[in-house]
Amino acid sequence: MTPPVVVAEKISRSFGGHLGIDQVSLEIAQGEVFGFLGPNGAGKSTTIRILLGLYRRDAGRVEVFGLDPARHAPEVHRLTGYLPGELALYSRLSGRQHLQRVAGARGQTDTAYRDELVERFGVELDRPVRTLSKGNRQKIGIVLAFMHRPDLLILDEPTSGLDPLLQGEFARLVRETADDGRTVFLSSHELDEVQRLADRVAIIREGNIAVTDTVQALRRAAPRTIELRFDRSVDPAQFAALEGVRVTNNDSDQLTLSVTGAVAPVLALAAQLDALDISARRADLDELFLTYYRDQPAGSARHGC
Ligand SMILES: Nc1ncnc2c1ncn2[C@@H]1O[C@H](COP(=O)(O)OP(=O)(O)OP(=O)(O)O)[C@@H](O)[C@H]1O
Repeated sequence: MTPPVVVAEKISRSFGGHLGIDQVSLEIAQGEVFGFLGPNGAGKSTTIRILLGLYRRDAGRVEVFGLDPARHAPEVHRLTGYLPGELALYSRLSGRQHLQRVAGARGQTDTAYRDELVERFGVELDRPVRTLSKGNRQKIGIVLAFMHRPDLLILDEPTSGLDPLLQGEFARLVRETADDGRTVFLSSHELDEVQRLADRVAIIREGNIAVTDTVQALRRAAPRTIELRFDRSVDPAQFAALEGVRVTNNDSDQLTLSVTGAVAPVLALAAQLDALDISARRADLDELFLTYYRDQPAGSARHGC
């Protein structure tokens, strides 16, 4: 079996007594599109920077292509295309100058793929980047990350600022990259993007990995929304007392429930209470994602370490 491209084992990092990430573990296989999802400040960029050897870690083990990035950053960078969350470009240089400089530094002479990407994303090459919109700068970042056909792409919020058409183009590019046997690590707080693109997903919150699974399995485990209507108002506590049931809306004779796990007890109670109408929505990942957000403990476990 091919060894994993990325291994992180219990990596932690704090910033002046404030815990940034805490025992994060990840394993990403070759050719996989791996989604890394989490709210603002959850620890996505910190994890990425540690994987690239740009931040030191306080604890844990990291291997990227079998190398520890803390000691072999240049080798790791040669095999990796990185699109940072906050793209730093030289404001006075044009897109073309950026592409030329980076290609030169990498010793890249084949420009055919670069030109194809420029064409596909409609990159504005000749104006100083300070005059470009956020989306137009982001396109330059995408080309910089992909143009040398790296074996690993690490993309932090890659489609931020891109219009829907280009988001579609980006999705095709990611799929092609994975079909080519190369690996994509995609960090985002856009659930839709991750849902569409990733094979597996890890959700990080408050510096901890809350769950790692395939998108399919997460979808299966996602809560269903069930709406019930009665001819009178009913006590929502009866439903809330059932295992895996949360009452999300209680509007006199109508109840909306979020149900994880068995639906039979809900149906039995609804029948017992002579429900007039029932509708159920397909489980979707949005709801699951929100569950992870909502279930964050009050206060924060990450402070004070
Ligand atoms: N250089 C730093 N100095 C101090 N604290 C930092 C630094 N980098 C990250 N942190 C802290 O670590 C935590 C994780 O931040 P990180 O940037 O990794 O989150 P993120 O998931 O990438 O967020 P976003 O989606 O907003 O980019 C936050 O509490 C942040 O304030």
